[in-house]
Amino acid sequence: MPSITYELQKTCPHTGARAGLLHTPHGTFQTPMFMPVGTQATVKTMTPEELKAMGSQVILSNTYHLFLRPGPELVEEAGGLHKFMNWDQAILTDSGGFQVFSLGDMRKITEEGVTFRSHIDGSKQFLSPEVATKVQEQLGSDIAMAFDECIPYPADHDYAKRSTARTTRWAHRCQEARKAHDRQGMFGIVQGGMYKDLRKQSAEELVAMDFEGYSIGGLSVGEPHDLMNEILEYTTPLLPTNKARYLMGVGTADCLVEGVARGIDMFDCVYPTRVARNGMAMTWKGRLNIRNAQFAHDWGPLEEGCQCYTCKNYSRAYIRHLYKAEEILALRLVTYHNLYFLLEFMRQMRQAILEDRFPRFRMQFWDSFKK
Ligand SMILES: CNc1nc2c(CCNC[C@]34C[C@H]5C[C@H](C[C@H](C5)C3)C4)c3nc(N)[nH]c(=O)c3cc2[nH]1
Ligand SMILES: [Zn+2]
Repeated sequence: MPSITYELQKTCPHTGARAGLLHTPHGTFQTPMFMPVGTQATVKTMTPEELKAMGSQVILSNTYHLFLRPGPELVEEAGGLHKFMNWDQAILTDSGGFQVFSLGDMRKITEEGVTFRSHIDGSKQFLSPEVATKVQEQLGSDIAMAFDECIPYPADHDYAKRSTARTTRWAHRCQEARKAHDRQGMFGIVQGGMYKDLRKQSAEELVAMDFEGYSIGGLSVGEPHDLMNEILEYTTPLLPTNKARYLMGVGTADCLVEGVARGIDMFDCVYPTRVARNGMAMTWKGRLNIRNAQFAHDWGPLEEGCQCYTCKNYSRAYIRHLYKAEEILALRLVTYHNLYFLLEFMRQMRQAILEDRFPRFRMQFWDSFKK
């Protein structure tokens, strides 16, 4: 019995949108879902209690960062990531490739794996399918990612073909490296750049390896949203309907609603937590920067009607003051609101799908959303 299973509950008759349940060793969670990101074993400025209070179900952590600091051995000594960071629901770890590839010329890719210099102390490091698989086992995450190369955008067909073929060979090595698994599932990551023939080949070869779920990688890497949606539209139907689909690095409300419409179940993005740190609040009408002088005497909440802790207790004027005074509470209050906003957005999409009114939800969203 695989440790990660997906239970489809409802598919929208007009779009690819679907609602379901993700069963994991740390509980069952509702999809579509947004996963807050905790790069270094913490979702920046949030406690696990606050994350649970806002409805977080699965959070993300990362092989690359934890591999370099504090090292997988220390996390293993703590009894794994769940104990280390006091999170008793599900954890998904990325395999580290994405960060290493964004190190630019500080890394060298070979068939064996990737050698790179640590961004912390410049030391020489090595990641491979076998190392990334072992580290994720040591971290004890519920859902691990296969070790892949996220193809940059743009990339020519020849590079995308060669890189995708290597990612497929790496995926096979990850499956080989996984010992008899009872506590951790692994997702294969579909690559192929912006080329449909390569996306098809990547999806088919990974599906044949029977992973517990499938990520769509190599998107949200600077390509136009229309192109991302076109590749999604083509790729998602190639994946099995009885397994979860995870669109990596997607994030903002407009991309989430279009990803859900094309059958994606899981999303992650640093955006809500990262932009909060410079005062950007996410609202149904788009974004607002609370440091803006126009909010100096604004005694209303970040967003009218928002039921989050921040909006129920603090005014825009007060939060703007905290930012101007460089008070740490500012970061916490806007982070809380942004995460709550996205989690609530996913809850509302799930409800719309279950009640057969997702197309109307999607249209209403686009009517009120200003770029
Ligand atoms: C933004 N667009 C985008 N992201 C992407 C990611 C990372 C997903 N987030 C995990 C991550 C990445 C960083 C930042 C935080 C914490 C930790 C390190 C794990 C989220 C990706 N990860 C892998 N393995 N492969 C991809 O193709 C890929 C494509 C992406 N396109
Ligand atoms: Zn709020």
